[in-house]
Amino acid sequence: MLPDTPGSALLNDGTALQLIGLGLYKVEPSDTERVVLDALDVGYRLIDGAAFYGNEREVGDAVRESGLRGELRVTSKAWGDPVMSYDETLREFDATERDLGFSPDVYLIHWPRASRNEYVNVWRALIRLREEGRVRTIGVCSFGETELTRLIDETGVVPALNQVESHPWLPQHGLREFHDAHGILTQAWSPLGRGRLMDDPVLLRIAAEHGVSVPQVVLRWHLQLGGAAVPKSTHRERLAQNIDLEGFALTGEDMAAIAGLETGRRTGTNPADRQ
Ligand SMILES: NC(=O)C1=CN([C@@H]2O[C@H](COP(=O)(O)OP(=O)(O)OC[C@H]3O[C@@H](n4cnc5c(N)ncnc54)[C@H](OP(=O)(O)O)[C@@H]3O)[C@@H](O)[C@H]2O)C=CC1
Ligand SMILES: O=C(O)C(=O)[C@@H](O)[C@H](O)C(=O)CO
Repeated sequence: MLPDTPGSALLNDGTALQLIGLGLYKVEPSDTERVVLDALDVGYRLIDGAAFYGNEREVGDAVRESGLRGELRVTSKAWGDPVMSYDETLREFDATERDLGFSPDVYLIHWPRASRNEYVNVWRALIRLREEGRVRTIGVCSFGETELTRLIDETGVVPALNQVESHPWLPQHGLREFHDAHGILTQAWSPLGRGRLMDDPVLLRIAAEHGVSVPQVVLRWHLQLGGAAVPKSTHRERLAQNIDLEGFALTGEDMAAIAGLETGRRTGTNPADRQ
């Protein structure tokens, strides 16, 4: 994937990453190979996995079967529970490598678990993995400005991306500004609000006006905010729809109407509650 590939972002480590990737949380192991192969077939080149999802062996099988290993990026994440430490992170990475059958391209800290005060040590383990050439891109999930600032100040290494819950109820404008100022890509998790936004009348109206679906409107909104997203679907036609975002553009009025949907409502765990 070249840096100027349409539909990709150039990260602060010089690599390109597809803006829309395939989310794999809650995809059953028995469905995973089919879903990944369908996603690759319709054009996905970024697979968002994690050891916690329990389907990394099947991700590895699908990637090998596809013959596309060199053309795609696979993300994994260090879970950090029950033990969160420098050494344990290296062990978690080894386990993921064994399960996938290859090294992930992108490795993230799954949760900051700030009360344990270990995330800077975990970040140092990710830096080591990158320095050893075992992973290309390192980043974090659900980090706030305080935690990001500590990583940067104490290690001098800026995460390439922060994967955070974001959708029209929770646009994360403040954090996005911080990311933009520091060259960090905002990659949304649960970008469709776990499917709970589908009946919103504003989104339905905008979708009808453009002749697209509500998920397409929401994903296009993520892109027009300058971010990326990893929507999950197990249905081939929805996978295809969720990556088909170039045929229309939201107007300033559409963006303003979607801004009006912000309530702060979360559909996943608040990072403050995941320790
Ligand atoms: N870093 C972290 O801590 C976290 C990371 N994530 C990542 O983010 C990914 C996405 O988040 P997730 O929580 O799965 O939720 P999403 O916001 O991606 O929503 C997924 C839901 O939307 C439905 N859906 C998807 N596309 C369509 C469509 N075109 N039309 C109708 N329904 C649709 C899916 O149903 P169906 O499958 O039946 O199509 C599913 O019910 C995860 O899979 C994971 O990779 C998620 C949570 C936390
Ligand atoms: O947010 C939740 O409540 C979840 O169950 C998920 O976010 C899960 O914890 C996770 O980390 C998925 O990546």
